[in-house]
Amino acid sequence: MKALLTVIKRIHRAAVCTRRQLRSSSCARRSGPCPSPEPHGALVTGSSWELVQRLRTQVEVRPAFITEEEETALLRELEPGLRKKRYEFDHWDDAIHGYRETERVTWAPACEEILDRVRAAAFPADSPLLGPVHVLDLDKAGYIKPHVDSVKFCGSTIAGLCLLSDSIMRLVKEDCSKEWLDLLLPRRSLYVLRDEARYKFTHEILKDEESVFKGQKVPRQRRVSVICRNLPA
Ligand SMILES: O=C(O)CCC(=O)C(=O)O
Ligand SMILES: [Fe+2]
Ligand SMILES: [Mn+2]
Repeated sequence: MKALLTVIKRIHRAAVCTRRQLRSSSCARRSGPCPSPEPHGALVTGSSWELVQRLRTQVEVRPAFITEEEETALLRELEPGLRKKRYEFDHWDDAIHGYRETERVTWAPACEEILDRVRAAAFPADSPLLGPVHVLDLDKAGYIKPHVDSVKFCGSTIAGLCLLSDSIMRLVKEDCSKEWLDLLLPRRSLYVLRDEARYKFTHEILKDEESVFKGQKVPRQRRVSVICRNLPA
């Protein structure tokens, strides 16, 4: 368990380095949203139609990927362990603010079945996966700052189930911040980030005050994500 938590800490540490690089970036400022309708559903928007189009196989949001009953089953399994931990707010250099986290290797059969569906939807059949599933519990006031997951410890694909709250995930091109996508992640959705979207763009979860999608406020509640990753090639 200790070794696994260390991996997560390393994922987060990589994130902080990326933020420092971002701050010194000389690229132009963020531009307004693209005026054209989104080609892959109402849940993704971005700085240009071309960018949304180019990343359409690398950024997926599947609403209602799990049922209310499945969400309840996952939370029933996770809540007792999470409740023993305290939300962390005061580490100024963390990539994540207002969170507690854990990971889990073995799950009750009902949950394992859900995770198998996630794996089948997100990863190629022959892709070796990171054994432990990462569980991140964000307080209502919590948020995730822009970062890129560690390339040393995680592979090309990140797949996350979103429980308890809608949220906005923002992707920003690491070397050019005017290129961005916003993803509306509804409660009980699955998102998948692959390849360029995973390696060349930072991802973040917006805080409640900034949680707006196409001009509409998306209130942030406490949010629990269940994240599967593959191993580096
Ligand atoms: O909560 C999520 O969906 C993403 C978490 C994340 O970016 C991370 O742990 O690296
Ligand atoms: Fe991440
Ligand atoms: Mn910390």
